[in-house]
This record gives sequence, structure tokens and C-alpha cells, in this order.
Amino acid sequence: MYGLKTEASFDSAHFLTDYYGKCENLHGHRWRAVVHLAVDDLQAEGTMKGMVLDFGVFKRAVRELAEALDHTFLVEEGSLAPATLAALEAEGFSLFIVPFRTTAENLARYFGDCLVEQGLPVSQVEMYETPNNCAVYRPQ
Ligand SMILES: Nc1nc2c(c(=O)[nH]1)N=C([C@H](O)[C@H](O)COP(=O)(O)OP(=O)(O)OP(=O)(O)O)CN2
Ligand SMILES: [Zn+2]
Repeated sequence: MYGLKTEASFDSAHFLTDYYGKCENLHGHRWRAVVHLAVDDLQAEGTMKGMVLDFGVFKRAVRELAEALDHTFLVEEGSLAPATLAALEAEGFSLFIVPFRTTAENLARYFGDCLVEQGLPVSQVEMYETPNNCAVYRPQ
């Protein structure tokens, strides 16, 4: 088995729906996504001969996902009234609406699934919500 690892960070606001505690309030994190790739065999020909994948291709794919979320308000679809969303948008805030509760676990899966869709051999995504706490997702 051969592996690669890269990471990217993004700053986003969020709140947890149906959470009884401080995380039900709007707050922010510097999220850190650490992505691992794994393959049995290295590429056999071409510019990536002897590689899992070019680090440049890998880091760009992870950074693009992080940049799309950076300095946005991550909103679970249906968690805010349409009038609230409209007011935030009218103020010029960048919202990133997702069809899942904005937990570290779901964000790890979101990164993993997007990268798998792009054809990357993802073995694990770690999503750090704080320097000490991270969720782990391994695509099947
Ligand atoms: N399994 C999960 N548990 C929690 C998640 C999560 O995504 N997955 N998320 C939260 C909240 O988003 C919250 O912001 C995190 O709270 P906490 O761990 O208390 O983080 P702090 O930055 O406040 O850390 P301190 O150690 O208290 O400074 C909650 N749980
Ligand atoms: Zn949080």
C-alpha cells in the first residue's frame, strides 16, 4: 500500500440544529481537513509514473473544496426561515447551504465524497473542528 496525505483549512461559521448547549448558537471554527489517499500500485507510466498522484493535483483538489467554504456561513438546509436566509443574503453574507447537519463527521464525509467523485483514491478524511478534536471518515 502506498499513501499520500495533504491538508487544507478554512474558517466558517455554523451552528448545530437541535443541539442543547453552546453549539446551538452561531459560532465559528478554523476547520482543518486532512485527506489521505491509498493505492496498492503506483502509476506505471506517464508524468505520474512512480506516484500515487501528483501532489500538485492532490493539494489543488483539497484546497478548492476548502476555499469554497472559507469565510462562509455553513447552513443546514431547512434550519433557518426563508426570511432569515433572505435577510442574510441581502446583507451580503456568503452562505454555503448543505443538506446535512454541520458536524465534523458530515463535513469529513462531504470532503471524502467530493474527492472520490473526482476519481481520487481517498482512504480517510480527518476533519478537525478544534486543534484537539477531529472526526474521521473512510469511504467504503
Ligand atoms: N461528534 C461531534 N460532537 C460535536 C460536534 C461535532 O461536529 N461532532 N460539534 C460541536 C460544536 O460544533 C462545537 O463548536 C464544538 O464544541 P466544543 O467541543 O465544546 O469546542 P470548543 O471550541 O468550545 O472547545 P473547548 O474545549 O470547550 O474550548 C459539539 N460536539
Ligand atoms: Zn461548532
